[in-house]
Amino acid sequence: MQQTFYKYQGTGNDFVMIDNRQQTFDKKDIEHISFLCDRRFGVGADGLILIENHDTLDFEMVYYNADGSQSFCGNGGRCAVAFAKQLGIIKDDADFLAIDGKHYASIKEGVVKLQMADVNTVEKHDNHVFLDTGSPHHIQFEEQITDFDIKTLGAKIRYGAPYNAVGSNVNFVKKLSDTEFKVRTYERGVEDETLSCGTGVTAVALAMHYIGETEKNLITLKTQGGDLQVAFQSQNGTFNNVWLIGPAKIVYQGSI
Ligand SMILES: N[C@@H](CCC[C@H](N)C(=O)O)C(=O)O
Repeated sequence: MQQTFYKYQGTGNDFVMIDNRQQTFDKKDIEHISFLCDRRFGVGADGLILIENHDTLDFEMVYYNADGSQSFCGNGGRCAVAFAKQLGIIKDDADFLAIDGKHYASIKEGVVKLQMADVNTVEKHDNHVFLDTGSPHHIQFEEQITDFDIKTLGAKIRYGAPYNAVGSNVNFVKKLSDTEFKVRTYERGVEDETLSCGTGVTAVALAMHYIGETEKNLITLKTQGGDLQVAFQSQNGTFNNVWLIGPAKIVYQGSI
């Protein structure tokens, strides 16, 4: 049976999107999910997102990494809001359920503001910071950010202690100013660098504030795929009212 799909991208983090409100997609078939995300044999994407009905909220977002594993995806959440608008499920505001809980969002002229989970714990270590923004993120500074082997170093950290099999996404950061940080992310589940990671840049913005690299509450994160903004409130090392802001665009639609 042919399946209609839509391809979306949010600052170059790209997704196969499927309207699964009729529950026609077989979620147990992980091999098929990896096939759809395969850049040589399938459609090609960093992840796959299903939009499903929800009893009390506008929709539910079901996210899979390219290898079929599951977590929360910030850029995917922004693309899901744009897709829900295209499907006529929402107008300019949305509430939806994802693996990490309930999210609010708004969309205006292709820019999606997505509320992220509150963060109550940030771990500061000698050479890195670790926190969970819906997905786990290791953050460390990298001065040679435009010219280093991110795949090799990212994989070593992702598979090493203390993360081991469960793994962590790995973000490399260079401070440009009090309000701007350059970020490159190695994503678990894709097992490579992606052009942008929404939960990753959110984690970087909060981490930079936590360790005193900035006192600002609105930060621009410069990714390989474009700029994102993160706004938040902070109190005694905890963060709430956290928003990820940036463009989400349809690329094309097809059937496979
Ligand atoms: N690209 C995403 C993060 C997706 C989940 C991540 N790879 C994981 O498994 O933790 C984002 O934009 O947040």
